[in-house]
Amino acid sequence: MIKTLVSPCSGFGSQKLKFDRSCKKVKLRAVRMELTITQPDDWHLHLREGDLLQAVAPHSASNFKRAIVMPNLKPPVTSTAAAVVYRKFIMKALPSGSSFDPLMTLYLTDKTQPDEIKRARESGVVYAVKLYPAGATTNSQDGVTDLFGKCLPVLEEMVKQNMPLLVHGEVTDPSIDVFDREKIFIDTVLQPLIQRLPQLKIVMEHITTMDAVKFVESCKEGFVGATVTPQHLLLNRNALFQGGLQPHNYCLPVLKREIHREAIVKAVTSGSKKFFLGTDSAPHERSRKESSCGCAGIYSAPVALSLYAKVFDEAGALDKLEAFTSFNGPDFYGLPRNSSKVTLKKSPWKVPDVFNFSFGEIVPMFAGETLQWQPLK
Ligand SMILES: NC(=O)N[C@@H](CC(=O)O)C(=O)O
Ligand SMILES: [Zn+2]
Ligand SMILES: [Zn+2]
Repeated sequence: MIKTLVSPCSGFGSQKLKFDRSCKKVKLRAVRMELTITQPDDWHLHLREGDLLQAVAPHSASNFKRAIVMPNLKPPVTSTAAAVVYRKFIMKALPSGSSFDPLMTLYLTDKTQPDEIKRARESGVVYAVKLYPAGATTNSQDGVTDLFGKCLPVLEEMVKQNMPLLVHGEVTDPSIDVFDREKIFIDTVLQPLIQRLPQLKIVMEHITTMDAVKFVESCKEGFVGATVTPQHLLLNRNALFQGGLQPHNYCLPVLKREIHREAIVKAVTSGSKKFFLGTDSAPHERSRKESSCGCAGIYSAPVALSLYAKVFDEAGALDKLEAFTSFNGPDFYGLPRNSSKVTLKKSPWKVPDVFNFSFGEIVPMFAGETLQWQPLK
């Protein structure tokens, strides 16, 4: 008779050892069945507003302790006063007893004034400022048209206030191939920016290319970091066309070639402190995704932890997962690491095909597929 015992294993989690009747160890299974880690934060999240906010907030709150909340609402969150109001709506949308802490951001425009950055810092609820090049992505039409021409005084104030700049890193010139827009943004905006303001803290959001990996790796630790989504770790651009057009795999920056995906996996599993979890969970109603002009954004909040665990497990790097999900982000932002823990269990579960709400449906990433890891509730 083989019994399965669970014994603690060095550093994290547990693993199962098998014993025969005489209690001799017969097999050491390398498979880790449970993994307990410091509770993760999500350093790039879209919580939306209204019905959509009510629908999705519980998913993030049940998996993450904190999240950097994106300001690309309609109209965008351009002032500290608006961020304070938005935060109250988020708090109301949380399940009772939730200790989820939304960290607010401001949407940078050509008109943002340095005083707004001071107010943001004094508020204690705004943690970063988001740069959307005008026209680059969902609700970015009020974004920046000329960073160096219009925003330098604000950026200088951000250095003074130690306020990070979060960047959607794509150029918007329609003549530039959509797959090259991140690389060209690095060359034409980010490189000059770090030359000009080397003390500015920058997060390159949702990186998608080996060029972004190389750029972030070349920068000074603590000044430039990057968030990484589950989709850019698990999918390449073939996923957009597998058996037909796949709108639920469409996000911006768009998925890239396999060599880029591999470079990003290598970066996050290397143990580098510069890369951290940011789901970019970006819900859109099903009818707006499955449309003749579908919205960009993948809804990953309910599956994100399972997907990140899958990536690290498949790379043989589960020992590096916790730093990516729970240490590198707060360390970069200068915030304390969480004291709470979560346990992930390796046991197959099926991702729902769809989430139904009174106003419509939202299709999650990996809908209907079976995943191995799941957070224990
Ligand atoms: N990532 C996306 O494809 N979409 C995001 C915007 C963004 O993060 O660029 C959204 O708000 O829907
Ligand atoms: Zn973006
Ligand atoms: Zn986003």
